[in-house]
Amino acid sequence: MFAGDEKANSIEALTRFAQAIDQVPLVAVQGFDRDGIIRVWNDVSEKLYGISRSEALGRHIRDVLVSCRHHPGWEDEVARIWQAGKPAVPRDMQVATPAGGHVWVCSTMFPIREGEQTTGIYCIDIDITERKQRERDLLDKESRIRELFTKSADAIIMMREGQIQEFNPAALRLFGYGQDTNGLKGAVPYQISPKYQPDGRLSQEKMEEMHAIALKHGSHRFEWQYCTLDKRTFWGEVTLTVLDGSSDAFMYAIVRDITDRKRAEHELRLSAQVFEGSREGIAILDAKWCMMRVNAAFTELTGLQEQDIAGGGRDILRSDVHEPDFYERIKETVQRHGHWQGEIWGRRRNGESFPAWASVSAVRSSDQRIVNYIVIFSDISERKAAEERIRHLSEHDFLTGLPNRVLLLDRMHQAIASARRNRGKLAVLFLDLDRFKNINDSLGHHIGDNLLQALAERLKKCVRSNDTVSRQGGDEFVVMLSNIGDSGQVAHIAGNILHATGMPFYIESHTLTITTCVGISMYPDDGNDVDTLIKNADTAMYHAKESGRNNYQFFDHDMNVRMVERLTLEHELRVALDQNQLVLEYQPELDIGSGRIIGVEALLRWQHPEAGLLAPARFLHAAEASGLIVPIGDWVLQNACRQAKAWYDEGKPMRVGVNLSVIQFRQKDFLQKVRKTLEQTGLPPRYLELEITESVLLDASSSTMATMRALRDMGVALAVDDFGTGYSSLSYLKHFPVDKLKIDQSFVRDLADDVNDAAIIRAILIMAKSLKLKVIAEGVETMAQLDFLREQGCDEFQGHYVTQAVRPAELARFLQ
Ligand SMILES: Nc1nc2c(ncn2[C@@H]2O[C@H](COP(=O)(O)O[C@H]3[C@@H](O)[C@H](n4cnc5c(=O)[nH]c(N)nc54)O[C@@H]3COP(=O)(O)O)[C@@H](O)[C@H]2O)c(=O)[nH]1
Repeated sequence: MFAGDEKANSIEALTRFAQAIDQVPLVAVQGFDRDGIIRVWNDVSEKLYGISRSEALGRHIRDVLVSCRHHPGWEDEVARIWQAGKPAVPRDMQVATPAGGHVWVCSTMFPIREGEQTTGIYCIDIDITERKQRERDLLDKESRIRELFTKSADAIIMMREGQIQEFNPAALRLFGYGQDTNGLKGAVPYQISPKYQPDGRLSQEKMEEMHAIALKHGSHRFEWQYCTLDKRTFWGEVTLTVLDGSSDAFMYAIVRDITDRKRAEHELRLSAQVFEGSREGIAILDAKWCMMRVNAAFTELTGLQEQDIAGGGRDILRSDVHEPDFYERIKETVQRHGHWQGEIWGRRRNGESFPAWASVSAVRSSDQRIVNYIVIFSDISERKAAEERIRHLSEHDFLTGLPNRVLLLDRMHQAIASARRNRGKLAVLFLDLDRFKNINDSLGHHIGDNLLQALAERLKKCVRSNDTVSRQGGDEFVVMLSNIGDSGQVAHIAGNILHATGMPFYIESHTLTITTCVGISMYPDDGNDVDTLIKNADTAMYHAKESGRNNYQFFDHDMNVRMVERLTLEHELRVALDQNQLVLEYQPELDIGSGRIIGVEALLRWQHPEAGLLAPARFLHAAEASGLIVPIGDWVLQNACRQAKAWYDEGKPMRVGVNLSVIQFRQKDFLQKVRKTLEQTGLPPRYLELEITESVLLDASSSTMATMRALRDMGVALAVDDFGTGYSSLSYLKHFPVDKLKIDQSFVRDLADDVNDAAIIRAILIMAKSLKLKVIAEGVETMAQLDFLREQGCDEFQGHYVTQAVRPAELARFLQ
């Protein structure tokens, strides 16, 4: 009974509840009793499960529901409700709809209690399909966002109150933390930045400003320099976005590494600066060689503006200096090798051509196509002009402007090559002015220079335009006559040259006359090459000098032999000086009245190892021509003085006469040498007599005169040697501080036969007496000669009549 009541109550309760909630839309309600028989099945359940109420009521809940919904453990749950009288935990589950689909329901089972009794169980299913869908969508979205976060190549950093909370793997990588997943946690952005940003601002201060801007506008993008864990700086582009606008701001930053971009930008800026700031003209051309852009220097150098080159201007810089195929060859080279550089003539806007140093480069795309050409050039007009000036200077004589030796040799090479091809001839004329040094010494170098310049002009007029007149230096000129006929033609030109040279020159207030000697060699007869031709012309010139002044000589092979002999002699003389092969002999000079030896003349000999004892006539000429006379003369002076001092010390004091060549006398330091020699040897100056020739007097300049006076002041005597053979007049002598005249032996030798010689000797003696000069006669060989000289009042004599020159040891015999 009780059970029946209970059941009835339960059913009644369920029914009441069912009626109440039947009105509830979207909530499916089912109720079943302790036997599991369905007692409540509302409208929504009908729709949800596709089972009408009449079909459901009275059937077992398991049979109806289990088939259309998945609810594992349902029976256990139901049993627990019956047992505990407590609702089950709500569950989401899928229900198969009659239409074959699925819906999601949140299903709750709870007991119907009557007092302490559970009288039934209600199932309430709320359709949550939409919510589930939303949840799933959300989940999908979230996982996508998570994936995005994780896989993003950009660093993503989440911050709260400016402190890093979360970050993705890209952030760890970017900041150099690798796999350390806690790496950035808790850091603040300025701690992962250098102390100062490149603009000089403190990173902390500037980052706060960035945050403030982001807070104000919701988001802010800026560039920032960060530094990695290992203190390497890099550039980031930061997008800072505010998620929560409160002061407790939640922000996230997306940091993209833009170091490469910044570098590229920097390089681009640099390139732009280089392009615009370059002093070299730069033009960028397209693949068809049409100009696209030019820089300021280009405009400055060429006068061409952007608008002039717009739309092409391929030929705009081409000058007429080059053949058209010159440019084609450049293009070909650039296309093949990517680059060309060299000298080129360009054209300015005004049509003027200018030399440029240019480089042309091809710019290729990644697929190796040529997309541009870059032309860089600099105007080298000034450099070319300077080079030309230097070249001209290096090839021309600065004084006369004539080609110098370098250019002459070059032209001779060409002329010989041409003559060889055409079986032609050429002539080389070697000119050396006679006594030019005298002009320099007596009138000064600037007069000498002017004379050389005037002479150069005259020489140019003597030859054709394709001939070359060159100055080798000093007073030497070489003329090359190219493509010349026979030697007659050459002789004619040489004659013209001598004539032109011999005409007076009017330099400042001076009227100057000079002569020259010309040596001539011809190709191919006298040589096949430049060196031989010049050498042989020089040899011929030397021969011309020897044959007297103002003439020309053609080279012949005997000359060469003589030249070789001379050179050999020169060489041997050097050896003689080095190896002490020189010796001095002394010829006594006697007082004609008493017959007493009052002095000696030192005479040079060469003890040649093969040829024996050589007289000065054999080698003096070569010594003078080579300049060796200077060291040889020094040697003679030294040894003669030393010997005289020895005699002086032995109590037999004797004046020693030393012969001087003109060259010696003209040395700038000659006076000092004499003084020094006297000091070194200790010979009192009055025991030294220097014998000069008339040529010294003839060429006497103010400096020669000064030297003579200084010598006399020193106490050294001066004698004029070989007197009578030169052209000095006796009256001329009074101007010179000389002490003695030495009558040349040629007058003495023929005294007996030649009345003229006797007359000359008489005249010399009379004039010398009036000038208070002593006179010594040389070359006295006979008693008759001596008697004559004594009768005429000659003071002294020397000669074989007494003795020839002897060595000091032998001289002692005469002294006794
Ligand atoms: N610059 C220098 N010149 C020098 C030097 N030594 C000599 N000389 C010059 O050489 C010329 C020739 O000299 P040398 O062969 O020595 O002849 C001298 C005498 O030996 C010769 N002489 C002397 N007496 C007679 C004689 O009776 N008969 C004769 N046939 N010859 C004789 O005369 C020469 C001396 O001449 P000079 O000098 O004119 O007095 C000679 O001209 C020297 O100048 C030197 O060191 N430096």
